[in-house]
Amino acid sequence: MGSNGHNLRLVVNRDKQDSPIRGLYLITDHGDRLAERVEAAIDGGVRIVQYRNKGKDRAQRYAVGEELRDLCRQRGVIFIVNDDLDLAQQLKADGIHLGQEDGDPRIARRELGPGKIIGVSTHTMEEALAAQAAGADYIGFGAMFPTNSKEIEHLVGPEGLAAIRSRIMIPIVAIGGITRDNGPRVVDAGADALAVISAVLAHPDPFLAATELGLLFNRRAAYPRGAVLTVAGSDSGGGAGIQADLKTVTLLGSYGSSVITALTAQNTRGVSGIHGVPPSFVAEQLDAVLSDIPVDAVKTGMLFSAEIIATVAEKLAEYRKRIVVVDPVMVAKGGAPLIDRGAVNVLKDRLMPRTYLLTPNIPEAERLTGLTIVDEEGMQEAARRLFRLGARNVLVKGGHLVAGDAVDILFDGSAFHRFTAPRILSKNTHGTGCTYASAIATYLAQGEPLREAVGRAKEFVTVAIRLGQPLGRGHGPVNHLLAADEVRDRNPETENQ
Ligand SMILES: Cc1ncc(COP(=O)(O)OP(=O)(O)O)c(N)n1
Ligand SMILES: Cc1nc(C(=O)O)sc1CCOP(=O)(O)O
Ligand SMILES: [Mg+2]
Repeated sequence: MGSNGHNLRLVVNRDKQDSPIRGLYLITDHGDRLAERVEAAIDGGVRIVQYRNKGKDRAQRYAVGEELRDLCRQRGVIFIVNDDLDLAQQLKADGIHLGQEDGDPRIARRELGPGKIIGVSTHTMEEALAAQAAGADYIGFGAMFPTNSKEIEHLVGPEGLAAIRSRIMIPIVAIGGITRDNGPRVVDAGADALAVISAVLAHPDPFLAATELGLLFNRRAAYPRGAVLTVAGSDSGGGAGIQADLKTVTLLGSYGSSVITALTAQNTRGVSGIHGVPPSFVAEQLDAVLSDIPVDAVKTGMLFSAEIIATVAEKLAEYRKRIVVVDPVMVAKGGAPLIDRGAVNVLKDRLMPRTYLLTPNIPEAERLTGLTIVDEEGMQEAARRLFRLGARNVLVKGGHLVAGDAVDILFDGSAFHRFTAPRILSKNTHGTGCTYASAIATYLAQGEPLREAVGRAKEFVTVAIRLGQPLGRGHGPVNHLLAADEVRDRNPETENQ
């Protein structure tokens, strides 16, 4: 009998394609505030929770398990118990996960019945084949990487997973030391699900950690893969604004939607007029998109006014959107101001705390920090200050520095990462910043970790500048089309995943 009094039968189909065992799989730890952290992880995208309690106190184990089971039922999340068949039965769990020493899956199947999920830990091809033959609904396979969460005997790595993939027809749940940064290798090796403990439950923000890990599964989605929402102004000339954003998102392989904050009468020579969109209509557009389309990443450009910035920040919070790339557009290529004076403080106070990556150029970084930036050291100091203002990651773009290569500095709160490209002297650079930021948002939406997303976007925008179009009598646009073709040719493997 299900917790709501109905006879619910969880029909588990062992066929990998139909199995519910996919995506982000959370295993509990023994820390405080467990239910609170698990709930945040579920809100961030966890679809399976495994209750793993090695404690001796049965009453405590049952009480904690009951609370987690109720949470999972309420959220429609699969609830699996680790090791203990009696506890799994008492809690009426959806299934059990057995280690090699935790009993025969055939006995568990007889005790739990056909409708329950049975997972088995495996570490070799032989163990994996034996578990499959014994009727397991999925296998855990690890360890992928070194971990502090358990003493491991087998470090098999993603290569070990790739080696068994072709012979295992049931879902493979990879486990062991998996993080946002090494997770792509595991998904690319063929894992159907990623089982994690510390990457999510030891993270200060389990919601964000689960969100970042969940994006990795877009790496194998059909094209267009990943959905990006641009919240920016319209550039009638087509070179910047939402026009540049949607070209970038689409040509790089994701689905783009847009919320328009302002209309500009603009061409390659400059801006001749601006009409701000009423903040209430910006809110209406945001509701229309975010209530319906599963947006993976948001990119903001020209936000025009303090009211619109406040509206965007409120809606990002309401819809719990955390992968937000903020390009703090302030001045158009020709020098026209694109944001009113009071808006800068609202951007710092309301939007930056909700920013996953801030991408200021040097004039914008100077305006936001009050610094004068003349070299990379100044870029680093600006990045630190902007991080302290709330941006989770900061990319200060060095294009405005006059000498040397075009160097951008990424600060992730603990380390600096340099991205360099040959400086290309061209006047056809209209839309560079919009294109760069929307390319980063696109690669994030496609499941690239942050540093890879920035690196690939830097490559894309550099080619787009090199191939810039001599259109109009002013600053021509960068070349989105030929740049997308070129970077796709350079990275063919990413197209076939
Ligand atoms: C999905 C998944 N894979 C492996 C394990 C490890 O289980 P086990 O071998 O039983 O070790 P303990 O978890 O009991 O320490 C798992 N729990 N889940
Ligand atoms: C429980 C467990 N089993 C493993 C195996 O290799 O079977 S590795 C592991 C620990 C996973 O924790 P974290 O995500 O913090 O590395
Ligand atoms: Mg065990």
